[in-house]
Amino acid sequence: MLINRTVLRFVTSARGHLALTVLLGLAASAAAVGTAFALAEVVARVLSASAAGSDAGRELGDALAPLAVAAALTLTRAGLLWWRDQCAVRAAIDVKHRVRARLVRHLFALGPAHARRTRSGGVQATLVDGVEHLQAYVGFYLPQVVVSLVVPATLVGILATRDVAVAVLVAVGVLSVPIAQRLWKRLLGERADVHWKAFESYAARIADTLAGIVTLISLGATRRAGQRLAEQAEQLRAATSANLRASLGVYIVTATAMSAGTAGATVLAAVHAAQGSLRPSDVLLVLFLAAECFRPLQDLQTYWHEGFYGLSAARGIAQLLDTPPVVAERPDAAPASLRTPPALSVDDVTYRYPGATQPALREVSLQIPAGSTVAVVGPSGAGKSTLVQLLLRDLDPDSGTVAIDGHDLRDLPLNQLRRTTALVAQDVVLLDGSVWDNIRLAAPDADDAQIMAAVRAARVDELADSLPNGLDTPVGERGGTLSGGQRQRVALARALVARAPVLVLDEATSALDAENEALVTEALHGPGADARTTIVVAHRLSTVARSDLIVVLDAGRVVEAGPPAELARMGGAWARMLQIQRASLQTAGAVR
Ligand SMILES: Nc1ncnc2c1ncn2[C@@H]1O[C@H](COP(=O)(O)OP(=O)(O)OP(=O)(O)O)[C@@H](O)[C@H]1O
Repeated sequence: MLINRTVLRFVTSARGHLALTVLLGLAASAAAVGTAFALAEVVARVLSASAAGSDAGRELGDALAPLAVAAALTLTRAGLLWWRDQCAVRAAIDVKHRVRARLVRHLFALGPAHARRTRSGGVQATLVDGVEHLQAYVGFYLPQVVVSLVVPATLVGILATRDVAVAVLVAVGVLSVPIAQRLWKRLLGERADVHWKAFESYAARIADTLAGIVTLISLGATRRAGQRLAEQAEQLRAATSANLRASLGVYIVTATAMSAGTAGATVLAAVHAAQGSLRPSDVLLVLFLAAECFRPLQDLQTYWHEGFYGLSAARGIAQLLDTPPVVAERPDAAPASLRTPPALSVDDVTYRYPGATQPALREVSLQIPAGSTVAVVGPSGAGKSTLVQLLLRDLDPDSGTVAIDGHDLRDLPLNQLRRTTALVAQDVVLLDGSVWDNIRLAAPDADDAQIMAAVRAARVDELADSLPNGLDTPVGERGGTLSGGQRQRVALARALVARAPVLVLDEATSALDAENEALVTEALHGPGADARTTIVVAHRLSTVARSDLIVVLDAGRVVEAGPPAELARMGGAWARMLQIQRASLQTAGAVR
């Protein structure tokens, strides 16, 4: 019997329907046993009537009543099995629903850093296909485990009342089935693991390929992508075959034990009948009861095959649920009273990504005064986005402290932090719905005037004029019907509507043209700007020139920090960056 603890954790929610599934399974077995007794009675009456020399009509008349009982019980059994299947499906749907809800909650709790590191296709495979596969395992296999324990034990007891030796023989056959399954359990578990990993990787590869289909076509790399897909499909096929081979081993042992057990018991009963220690009609009863003894185990075997994918998926589900969040809320985390807007500070922070050889940030310290706009600049790979993730507490520092109004971020509830901050990242993700829906997402209670103010500040009004239905125009999957710059403007409006006291813009205007970028930057520095603390990461220096403070990062260290005018006078890293960018703009102008 293969029981998965993770699945069992969710089964309690459907215990009513599962208990009914078990009871109906037991009742169906009882009906089958009743049928066996009734049929044995038919044979007994026919035999005794023919021994007494009665005519054929009389023989049939005597057998009619038990025959009718057998027919009624057969129909009853069919009805019970139909009802049982309904309950099984209801129970499985309930469990699937709970597992999915728990997984989604856990994925949210795992946080943005986990989402960035994980292949979304693999997670999707677990969430959609994996959970779907639980249906046969939960609804049919698990209840059948109980039926398989109760029915054979009861029937061996009944057989013992007729013939102890026959009962012992059947018991040996019955016991060999779970023993064989136990011997195979480890192998089956290992194969299930390998199979699920192969399935997850294949699903993730398909998702990656679909997400990058435009790039693959434009690079002429479709053949290679197809080959890699085929390789992974082959790995999945091999894992599935290995799995089926292992299951087949158990299947052969089980099937042999069942056939040999039933046949052996019947032959022994026949011998005992010939010796006169058993009624001839009991031979038929032994045949029926022995078969009925093995039937639940046979069904268990069938459900095992159907539920096998559920078991391997359950391992993937367990793995995901056992993954600890990248940042965890402390049990004693309590909301702090923060000023609006708050100040932020980074004190001697070092952070290295798991598996990386070098820290992405080393001994970084900086102060972000309340209501100021602080720009973080530096070459690619300098650690700007890492710093942003630490400020948002998507990551925790290995050493040092990030604090808001003097409170270590780790002491605050994550909810409070999420409400305090709003991020506009470079890769904007819009959700399916209209432009308006997307802007409203972060602040469902915002009134129309607030939304329209954000729409104007982020220049979305101008964009809406060019859309067929204005702000009500659907943005398509992931905002696919909008350009990159248009998506960024919608995301900016969305963040402004949220009115979070801390606004973080990580290359948030990189896709805007120079004119729109200047207007959006103007709006961000306009009225209401000092009601929030703003952190801007940008490569384009015009975006950050009006900031109160510039922090220059290089190779994970702060190499310079101060007001832009002061840094420009100092002639250091910031001044050099300005020079380089001006020179390139002049060159571009000369070319034009
Ligand atoms: N998930 C990750 N795992 C391992 N290393 C990472 C990860 N993310 C970033 N890094 C590394 O950390 C360093 C800092 O990366 P980060 O993204 O913070 O730089 P950045 O300044 O934002 O770069 P860019 O301007 O190109 O966005 C880089 O060396 C990068 O390769």
